[in-house]
Amino acid sequence: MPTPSHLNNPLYFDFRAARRVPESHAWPGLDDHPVVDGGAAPPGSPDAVPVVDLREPPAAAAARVARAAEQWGAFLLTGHGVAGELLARVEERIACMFALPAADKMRAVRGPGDACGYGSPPISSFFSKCMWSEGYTFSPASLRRDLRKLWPKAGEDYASFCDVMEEFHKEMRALADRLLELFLRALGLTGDQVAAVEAERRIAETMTATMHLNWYPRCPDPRRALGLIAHTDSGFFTFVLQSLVPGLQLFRHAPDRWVAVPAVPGAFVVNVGDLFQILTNGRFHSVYHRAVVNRDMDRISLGYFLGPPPHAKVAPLPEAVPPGRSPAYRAVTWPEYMGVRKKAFTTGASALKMVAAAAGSEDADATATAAVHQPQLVVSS
Ligand SMILES: C=C1C[C@]23C[C@H]1CC[C@H]2[C@@]12CCC[C@@](C)(C(=O)O1)[C@H]2[C@@H]3C(=O)O
Ligand SMILES: O=C(O)CCC(=O)C(=O)O
Repeated sequence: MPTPSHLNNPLYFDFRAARRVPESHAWPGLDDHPVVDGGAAPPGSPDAVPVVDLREPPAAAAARVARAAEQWGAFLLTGHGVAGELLARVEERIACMFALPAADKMRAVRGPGDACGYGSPPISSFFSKCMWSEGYTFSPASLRRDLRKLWPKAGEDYASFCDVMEEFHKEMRALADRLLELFLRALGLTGDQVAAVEAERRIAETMTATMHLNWYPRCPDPRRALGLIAHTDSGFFTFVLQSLVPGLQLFRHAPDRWVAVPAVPGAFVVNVGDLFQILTNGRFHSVYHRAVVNRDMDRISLGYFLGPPPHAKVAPLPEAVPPGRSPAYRAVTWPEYMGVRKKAFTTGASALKMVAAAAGSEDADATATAAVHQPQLVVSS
């Protein structure tokens, strides 16, 4: 059931004053699956989160990307060239933004149906429990205008937030292009093909970025509370920055478990999103992930989401479809897919199965619903 919109109001709950986790924020079933420490696992072992180092030669890096995107739908990205000093400034500015008085943050609250704004992320509307976090989503393209909602008088904090985020966006957008090229090479395209193929070039040129900042206050009873509900990202791919305090967990099958991603200073976690699963005809799969909270420390994270522009239809790339086979998914725009996801959330179905090429008939919709078990959004490639 969608939650009443007042629960999206961050003023509704004062995390700082909370001495216990109230029922409104207590999630059942958080320990359904064991949690293993991905940082303690020896490299290459089943619980070790794959690492891609961009300083490696492109062919070697592409091979690592292919393995990680096929097997995990996620990896740690190192050697990317974004300076640690810039990341430290980004984190400092985010902390400063979340420290604004509640009344200031309320002015920027996300309206119903809005992608951008302050408060719980859009996914929270599908759950009756509240998450132990506050978030702020904005489009780097309209940063200076959007941020005036938080800082109406502009001023120094506004200026440094915007300056730092603009600098970060510039670096990240360029990094996104590099990574897209690597993903395409990982699919088997050569460097020349990537440069020559019109569809691929258009994807790179039109990809849009959205930033979502998370603040997870320290929590008196972290076993009952959840920072961010388990989900897959809907777009192409996401860079997550969690360089100080860990909390991100990736779901893995056989055996079912959550793998805690270590906080590696300076590294990004890259998540494959649902539309990238569609684009790659299911060869790369989106990753089901969540964020947990802890007793002693506030945690900040940042998601830099890449996806297609709203009008673009996303369909499997011909190069990703095996010869003689038809595409596994039908073409969808991002907004259309969000509509399907909404329906999937409210009916307990899998959105990806609902856009599978065989779907579309009432029978196929029924199969999509019946075939899904917890966690709902994982579709193996
Ligand atoms: C560009 C995006 C991607 C969004 C929607 C929009 C802005 C905020 C992003 C998130 C961030 C938190 C998880 C998620 C599931 C959510 O609820 O909001 C993400 C969602 C998606 O990946 O679909
Ligand atoms: O906080 C994290 O590590 C995860 C963030 C995330 O998944 C998101 O913003 O979509």
